[in-house]
Amino acid sequence: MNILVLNCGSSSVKYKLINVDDKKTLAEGGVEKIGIPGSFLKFRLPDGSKKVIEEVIPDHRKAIMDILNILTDPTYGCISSFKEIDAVGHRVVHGGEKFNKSVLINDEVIEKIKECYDVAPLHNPVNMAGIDAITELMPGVPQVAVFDTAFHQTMPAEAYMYALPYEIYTKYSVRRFGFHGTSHRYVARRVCDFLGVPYENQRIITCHIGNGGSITAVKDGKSIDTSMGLTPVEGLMMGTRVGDVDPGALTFIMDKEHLDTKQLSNLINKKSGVLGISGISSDMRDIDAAIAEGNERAKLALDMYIYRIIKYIGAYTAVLNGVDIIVFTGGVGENQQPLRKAVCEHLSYLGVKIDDAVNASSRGEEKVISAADSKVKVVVIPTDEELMIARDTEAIVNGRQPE
Ligand SMILES: Nc1ncnc2c1ncn2[C@@H]1O[C@H](COP(=O)(O)OP(=O)(O)O)[C@@H](O)[C@H]1O
Ligand SMILES: CC(=O)OP(=O)(O)O
Ligand SMILES: [Mg+2]
Repeated sequence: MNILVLNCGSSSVKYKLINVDDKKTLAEGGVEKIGIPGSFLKFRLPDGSKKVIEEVIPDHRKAIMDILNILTDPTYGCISSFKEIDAVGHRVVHGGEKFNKSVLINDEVIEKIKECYDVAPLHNPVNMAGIDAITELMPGVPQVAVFDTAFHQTMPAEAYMYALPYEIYTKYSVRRFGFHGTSHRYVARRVCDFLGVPYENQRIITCHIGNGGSITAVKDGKSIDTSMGLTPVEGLMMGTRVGDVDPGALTFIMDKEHLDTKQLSNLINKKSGVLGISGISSDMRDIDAAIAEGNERAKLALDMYIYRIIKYIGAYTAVLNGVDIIVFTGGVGENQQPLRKAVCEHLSYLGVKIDDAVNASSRGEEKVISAADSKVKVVVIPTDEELMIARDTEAIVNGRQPE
């Protein structure tokens, strides 16, 4: 059975075509920097080599179409027609309170995904763009939704409630949901397999740092708190998102700048974060280049970004009553060695010791980057949301409950 996975993120679309019978990845790649200068499609060819095509990719629909074309391309593709795809699994970012597991997509599920547009404006619409494209091009092929929010449904009420009037929760389900759950779930389990320790009794802090970023406290295999909230804008400073901010500042800005809610949402989702502070870019690669040229605001953006990560790790160490393992993942977490070093050097109070040489040489691969005598294991685990989505999709299409 061949399963195509589409993972639409805020700045990227990643994909994998997996034969789940022999667990072979037939094709993989993705589009990055969607809607900003320098966008490109990169993918692995059937012979294993890699190819990058730079082109203007203004939105997710174009990214998805490029990916589907490449799959069947006579030179670069690995299938001759879409008939060779048996099922499609989609990352869907917001599932609200309705879904704590992956589901087969039908009209009712689509309705619920659309109901969450307001609370995940950078994500659910692009996840739907993927579902629509597949429905159009591969009618009748079963599609499965795998929700970012599902893994965090184990959070206790004291972690997921906001201290707003209780009726706001009962009337509108305004509560914290958390995101990147598929990634946190994957890396938390994978790191235990990698280290050869039991998953069920570890205190793990998983740091998914990409264009969007979130940190999760995982206790005995369950998410007990995470930095994102009702929407993927709470918590860390991100590429274009503000993260934690005094809610009073928002009403103040609305008054001063005469903003309506749409304009405010645009401000905190698309114009803030690394982009808003640096004035240069949302992408860490561009920020690094600007810092190397002596740009002060790029440096401030990076310092703020790192500071928030340190704060959340401290908070979740308190929540977990200690920490055994810290995991870095996501585009930034997997690739940015100086950022990992800066964060870990601030954690010496926990007995964290980083191995500088190992950290500096690790990029995009599974690696323990803490020193042998570190009290906490610090590990880089490249995330594989696509593999998790493929597994859930296979289970559901074959009538089994996903894990
Ligand atoms: N080689 C790299 N070095 C530094 N940062 C990188 C590198 N590759 C990717 N990134 C960072 O990762 C971010 C994208 O992360 P990713 O997890 O792919 O994003 P998304 O949130 O869209 O899924 C980019 O904005 C960039 O800042
Ligand atoms: C939920 C979220 O922020 O996802 P991404 O990092 O892919 O934008
Ligand atoms: Mg992502």
